[in-house]
Amino acid sequence: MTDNNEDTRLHALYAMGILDTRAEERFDRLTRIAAKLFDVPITLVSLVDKDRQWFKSKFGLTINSTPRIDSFCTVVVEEGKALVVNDAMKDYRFSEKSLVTGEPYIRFYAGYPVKLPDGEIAGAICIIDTHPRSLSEIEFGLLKDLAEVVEDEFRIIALATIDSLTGICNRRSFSMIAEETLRKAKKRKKKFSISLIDLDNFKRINDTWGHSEGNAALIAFSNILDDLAHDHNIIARLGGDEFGILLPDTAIRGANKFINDLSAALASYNMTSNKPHKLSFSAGTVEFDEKKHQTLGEMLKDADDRMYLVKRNRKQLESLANTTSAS
Ligand SMILES: Nc1nc2c(ncn2[C@@H]2O[C@H](COP(=O)(O)OP(=O)(O)OP(=O)(O)O)[C@@H](O)[C@H]2O)c(=O)[nH]1
Repeated sequence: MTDNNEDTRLHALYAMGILDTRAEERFDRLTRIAAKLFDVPITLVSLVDKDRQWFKSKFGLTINSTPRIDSFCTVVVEEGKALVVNDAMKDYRFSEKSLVTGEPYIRFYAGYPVKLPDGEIAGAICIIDTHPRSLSEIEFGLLKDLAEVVEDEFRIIALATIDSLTGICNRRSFSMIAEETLRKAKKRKKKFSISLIDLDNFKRINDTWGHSEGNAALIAFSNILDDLAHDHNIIARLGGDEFGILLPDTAIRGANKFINDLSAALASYNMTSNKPHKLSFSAGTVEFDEKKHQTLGEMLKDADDRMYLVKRNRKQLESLANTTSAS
């Protein structure tokens, strides 16, 4: 899997907004059924993130995630197909892994890929035993059936229009409203602008203070956005730590003012939040230009490119400041 493919996959996974969400009966029921059906002590619906696997549902395990490097499910994602390991101790790829040599002492693993509605692989549904065993053809078919039920649930989740963590719009509803705004702007020669925002060093918050603190930061940031937005503005969490603002009837100057106000509001939040971490963001803002933007995709790409430029410059300044303070 190339870095580019992996970036696209992670983007799709974050856009679904299912990482770090609460346990749901619709998935827990499947891991329970799988445990009985295959008579195994551990079953998981595992979502493979950048450097961890996180369990949307788990049966027989108390931990919520493991480092990706230790996981079997990452192989399912990287190879894009089911994986069956009859005896992990006898398989050079896995025999040294910490999940085999230590808790939960995996010997048998069977995982089937689970795909998001756009075809990207989110992770795997897997069954695990602490003794070597094999999987019959019929059992393999049943595991595939369960993977398809997980995918049906993903399809239902993807129909949502509200981001379940923050309560603001999600990528789907943002795109629908932005498409309509663009159509009207073309027809009636109206102005509108879009800003794409990505939090800086957000992963550090997750890694240092845990994912629930990361979730709290995402909620705090959405609340700040929500307080600033006027009724006709649309604010959305587009996935992970990425947000979008749609400003109808607004030229670039007005959109830039919104971003400046956001910076000021965030600075005041950072001063009063009593949190050990400070929130900051990079933004890319574009005004609709009929000559440049035939489609919403082109406009979003323009905003995204600008945002990455801002982020790159910020990172260069940060590393320069670090080098200077170290010398
Ligand atoms: N807490 C939490 N973390 C999430 C959620 N969705 C995605 N993430 C995490 O968001 C992080 C996004 O990674 P990056 O875009 O590399 O984060 P970053 O550290 O801000 O990097 P830069 O954007 O380059 O500054 C990953 O660590 C994901 O695990 C979520 O719903 N909750």
